[in-house]
This record gives sequence, C-alpha cells and structure tokens, in this order.
Amino acid sequence: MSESAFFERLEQQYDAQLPFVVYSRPINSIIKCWLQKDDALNKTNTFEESGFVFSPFDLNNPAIVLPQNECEHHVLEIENLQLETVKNEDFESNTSGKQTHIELVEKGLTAIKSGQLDKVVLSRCEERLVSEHPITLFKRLFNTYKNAMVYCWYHPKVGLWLGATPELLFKVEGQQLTTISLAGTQPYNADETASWTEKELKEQQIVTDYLAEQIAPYTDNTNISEVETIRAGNLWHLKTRLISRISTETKLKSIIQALHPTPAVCGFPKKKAMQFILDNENYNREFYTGFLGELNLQFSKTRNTNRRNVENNAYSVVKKQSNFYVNLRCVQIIGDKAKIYVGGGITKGSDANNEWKETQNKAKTMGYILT
Ligand SMILES: C=C(O[C@H]1C=CC=C(C(=O)O)[C@@H]1O)C(=O)O
Repeated sequence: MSESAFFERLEQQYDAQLPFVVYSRPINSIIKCWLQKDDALNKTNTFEESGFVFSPFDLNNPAIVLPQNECEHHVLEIENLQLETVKNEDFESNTSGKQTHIELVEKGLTAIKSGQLDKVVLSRCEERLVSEHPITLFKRLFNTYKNAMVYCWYHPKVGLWLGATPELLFKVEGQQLTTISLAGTQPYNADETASWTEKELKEQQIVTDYLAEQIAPYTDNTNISEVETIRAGNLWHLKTRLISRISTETKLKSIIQALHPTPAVCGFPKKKAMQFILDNENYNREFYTGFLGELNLQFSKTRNTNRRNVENNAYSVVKKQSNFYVNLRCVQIIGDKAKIYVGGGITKGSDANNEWKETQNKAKTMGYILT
C-alpha cells in the first residue's frame, strides 16, 4: 500500500467515527494500523483475547481491545513521512497549575518522610488548544521520535489519544519475558553526555531490584543488563533490561498484575503509592500511565534440527507474542483541546520546584508536536 493510500484509508476511518490505532515501535520503520470494522466497545479484564489493547492506569476500570479478527490491517514500511508543516520548537509550558503541583509534591514528600512510602509518582495535566488533524500529529510524532513507541488511538466511545513513549512495560515472545527499568530524568543536551548522581543511580537500581522481585514467582534465569543512558526526545533516562523465561502455566494477566503499574509511574510500596495517587492527585489519569500494545498475536518461528540426512528438517513453531508500552508522554484530544499528561517520581530529597520544572520539560515532548 502506498503512503498516501495508507493515510487516506486512516482518515476515512476517522471521518466515519470508527475505532483505529496506528503505531510504530521504537527504532522501526514499520507503521501498522488496525481499523475496527464496527464501533463496538470491546473490553477485557482477562487479557486472553488477540488484538490491540489500550488499558487505563487503574485496572479497576476495563481495558479496551480492538480484536484482531474484527480489524482490517495495513502495514507501511517507510523512513520518513511527507509533511508540509514542521514541529514547533517554541513550546512554553503553561504555568497555571504550578502552585497545585508544588503542593501535591510537598504532600508526597511529607508522606515519604513519615515513612508511609518510599517513592510516589505524582502527575498533572495541562491544556492547550489544538487545530491540526490527529493524523498529521501522528505523522509528526513518527518523524520526530525514532526511539519511542509512537501511536494515535481512537475509539468514538472512549476518545482520542496520541503519544511517544520511551517505556516498554514488557514483552513476551513464547516463554521469553523482557521488561525494562526506567528512572532518572535529565534534559537532553547534544553537546554533553548525561552525568548521573549517586542518588539517581541508586533510585534506578531500586526499580531494577523491585522488578526482578516482582517477576521472580513466574520466571527463572533472569538476566539483568548493565545500566545505560537512553534518549527520549528532549530528555535522558537511565535504563536496564531484564530478560527471563516464564513458566508455561503462567497466565499473561499474572505478569500484568506483577508489573503494572511500574515504580516509574506509581511508586512503592505499590499499593500504598497507588492509594496515595488516587486520594491526592485530584484528577483522573484515565489512560495516562496505563499501557497499550499488541496482545497475544501469533507468530511462527522457524527451527532447524541441524541433523544430517533429514529432509525438511526446518519446521516452524507457532508462538504467541505480546508487547505493551507504558502510556507516557501522551496527549488526549477532546475537540479543539489537548490535555498533556506529565509526572515525575518523588523520593526522599526531591525538591518540589525542580519536580515542577521536570514536568514542564516532559510536557515539551507532546507540546512540540501540537504547534
Ligand atoms: C511519569 C513520567 O515519567 C516517568 C518515566 C521516566 C522517568 C521518570 C522520572 O524521572 O521521574 C518517571 O518515573 C512521565 O513522563 O509522565
């Protein structure tokens, strides 16, 4: 399918108010779209279906699935999309929510100092006007953020979301589980390399240890990589990769419950941090810090037995794969309004003013795209 035919088909779907998702995984020149044939709202809480899942932060609310069999699928392989308009480099975060956010962070710090919590991720959302077509915004995301999972998701009964997330929640290919530990934020500077403090490195190590502990009941042989610095748009983060094997009887839902929400979007102890967020943030995160991605898709892997004199010794095994990304650096579009969602991890020693600035920097990821 040509680039123009691909995007015309997407625009038709949006004009007909039918559900769709268009997305591209990090470091990938493949753009996929799923177009649901009707406007049914398909929910899941078992995660046993095959499809594309869009899950809220709070799993007490249902996740939405675009079922694989009820969607038309298209794939486009391309390096850069044609775009007439470019991104705006002058985005200035709006300061109207500053006082409220600082008070929220201070409340979080008080809870940490009193020993109720070790870490809590506190967030806010800021509004902007938006005039451009969501498909144009998606194209700009794809051209701008090559090492993020970029997407535009729409359901007429739920809403319209776009994002460029750097965080893999986890992926499962057959029995192999991969997850990442992401923490620490610094503004990206092309002329310098990131230099991290002991405090930042220690906090990222805590996240890694926590994830290893969470997956331990379902896995064996966990291999933990070295810590690396990765770029996500205008920011640097610290990242570690954890790879292990899950036992055959483990259900995908158990892995979801073990890993979501990660300390990068909630905190720990997990339940207490979650409760603190629900009681104090004073707005609904909805799908921000939820997760999205391919659910139980079948793929075949070719194996070679390597035995001589055996004809047809290559055979293929059908396996299932899922890959979910945490819905970060995202925006919800309602009419001509864009709500940009941003947050940051608060630990002992965090400074409320710096935390506010960090959310302003994070807002630029989507701000640059909205013009
Ligand atoms: C919660 C967000 O970022 C998380 C991911 C990476 C680094 C983070 C931090 O440094 O605080 C956050 O935990 C957000 O972008 O809204």
